[in-house]
Amino acid sequence: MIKNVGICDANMLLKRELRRRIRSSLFSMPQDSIDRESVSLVQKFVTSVTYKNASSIALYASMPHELNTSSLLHRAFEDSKRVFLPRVISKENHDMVMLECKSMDELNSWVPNSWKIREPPLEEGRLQSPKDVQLDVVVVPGVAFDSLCRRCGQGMGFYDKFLAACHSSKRPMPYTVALALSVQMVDTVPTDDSDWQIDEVIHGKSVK
Ligand SMILES: Nc1nc2c(c(=O)[nH]1)N(C=O)[C@@H](CNc1ccc(C(=O)N[C@@H](CCC(=O)O)C(=O)O)cc1)CN2
Ligand SMILES: Nc1ncnc2c1ncn2[C@@H]1O[C@H](COP(=O)(O)OP(=O)(O)OP(=O)(O)O)[C@@H](O)[C@H]1O
Repeated sequence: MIKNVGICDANMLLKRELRRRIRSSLFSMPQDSIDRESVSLVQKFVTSVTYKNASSIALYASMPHELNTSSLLHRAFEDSKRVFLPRVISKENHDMVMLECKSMDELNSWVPNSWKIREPPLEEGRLQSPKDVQLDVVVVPGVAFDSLCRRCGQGMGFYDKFLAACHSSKRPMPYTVALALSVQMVDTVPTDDSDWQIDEVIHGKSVK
């Protein structure tokens, strides 16, 4: 018991340090380099069978110093995919839901939150996943990734809890994929039991 607590604490510290290091690299990357690399990773993803076969897909509206998802969002609407975006419900409880977004215009009409992320409003009639709709694919954001598909997120457990909820719902698990800028790829991401391993990381060196 005492030993496990020690391992958890050590992991937390390692993750915190990893986040600090990778965030600092991301913050020093010029926006046009982020944009260029993002477009090429998005291109790789949208030509995959995973994307082509998906009808409902969870994406995220990127914040500054993060892989730019704008070209992916445009493309998904063009391809008539059903797009879902995250909304944080409670920071304390690590609660986040995925809500449907119908168009780029709708997305752009939402005022960015304190993290500069545009989130769908929680309102009657707006479909939620996994409650109302089954997701085929979840594109998972994150700070750092490794080649064994381990992920270090922003540190609030939102995606880990969301994926755990998808797992407990009776529906089949969505395929989980991350797009990683080269500075986000590290040798080893320290993980523990609550971390969800993703199915695929698409990065500059991915062979597809
Ligand atoms: N674009 C995008 N949307 C997303 C996520 C994401 O990673 N990217 N999330 C994925 O979970 C959720 C939001 N989670 C976030 C959690 C923390 C921070 C953040 O910037 N936190 C600190 C850093 C403080 C620190 O730990 O030192 C900050 O407020 O500055 C941003 C988003 C839902 N939506
Ligand atoms: N399934 C879960 N249910 C409740 N809390 C969870 C769950 N998974 C993780 N957490 C909690 O969330 C906090 C942050 O976890 P962690 O450092 O793994 O976040 P992260 O994966 O980097 O963040 P995120 O998923 O938001 O991008 C921890 O306190 C952890 O216990």
